[in-house]
Amino acid sequence: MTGEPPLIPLRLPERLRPTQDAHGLVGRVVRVDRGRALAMDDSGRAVEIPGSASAGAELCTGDWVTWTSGEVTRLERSSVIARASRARGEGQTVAVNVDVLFLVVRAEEATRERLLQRLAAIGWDSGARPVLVISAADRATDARRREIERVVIRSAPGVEWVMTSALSGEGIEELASMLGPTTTAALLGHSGAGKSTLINSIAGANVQQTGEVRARDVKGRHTTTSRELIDLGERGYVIDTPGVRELGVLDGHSVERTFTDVAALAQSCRFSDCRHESEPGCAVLAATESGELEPGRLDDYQRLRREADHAERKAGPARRDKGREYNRLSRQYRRARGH
Ligand SMILES: Nc1nc2c(ncn2[C@@H]2O[C@H](COP(=O)(O)OP(=O)(O)OP(=O)(O)O)[C@@H](O)[C@H]2O)c(=O)[nH]1
Ligand SMILES: [Zn+2]
Repeated sequence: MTGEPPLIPLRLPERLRPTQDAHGLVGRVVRVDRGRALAMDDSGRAVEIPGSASAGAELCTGDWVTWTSGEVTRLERSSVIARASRARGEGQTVAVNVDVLFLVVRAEEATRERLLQRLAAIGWDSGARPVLVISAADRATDARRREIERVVIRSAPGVEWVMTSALSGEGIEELASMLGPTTTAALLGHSGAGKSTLINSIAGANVQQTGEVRARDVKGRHTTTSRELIDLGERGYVIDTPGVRELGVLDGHSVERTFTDVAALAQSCRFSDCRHESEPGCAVLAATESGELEPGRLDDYQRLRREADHAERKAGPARRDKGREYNRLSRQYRRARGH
């Protein structure tokens, strides 16, 4: 992490007033970086503290702390946003003391039932108020909106949901109405879901870099890398979390299983390793053009496919072997079906 620490004024929620009266100094962790936590105290100073407070309690972005004769104590958390990290096989706390949790999913992905189910589960577990935010709604036709509504109600029952667009401004005021000077919101969702763009829309200013301007890696992706508490003034605080790839179904095997229609068409592509991007003789592209494949289906597939590739690269050889095993099995399966 580089640069000056952000100067974040602390506005204490009501519930912490008695603590402040009792302890004097209250602070909040605005980011954690390699075992060091950066906290703002209530006199506007930035203080670096060890990543764990007294009793070895790990600190996370959003934690409230007190200082008593140099000793840092972590205060009880009102909510904990955690997700399973399948790559590491453990739970990971991504933000704490969050009042409103925006679970962000793009309109193109908003009918993926398992993703919605998983997001809803994380939301209900967290203790925060979960709100499903369907971003990039400007991309959705009326028919698509009806479909999303149907699937969302079925997959995430009871979760509030809002369709938003950073382009038209749809839904942004509704989100803002859930926030106030002392609330903390957090955003969780896949990389590219539109989290940073939403923060900028809610803030009415460019406070977060979005995919358009951030540095991209070789495959054209971009990522929010820090997990930082941002001050939005009247709209409270917000914690952006790095794109979550581990949230969904993240190996090639399950992508093919989820998109049986694309996988079936791919059997007829000229190249067996066709990526259905611009290759000649691509049966999937042809089906998209002819309307045989539902519009948006290929985009959804590509997005998940890219995530899966990324997850597999990150997981290393073990995961790749699993991928090869799948390819072998699917060849057998194709032969058995006479392809
Ligand atoms: N059409 C449209 N595009 C959007 C909208 N919101 C975001 N995008 C685009 O989607 C891409 C990803 O948006 P980001 O806000 O960077 O996504 P993110 O969730 O912060 O991604 P990570 O930082 O990787 O986790 C960018 O190219 C945005 O311009 C929207 O409402 N409508
Ligand atoms: Zn193809």
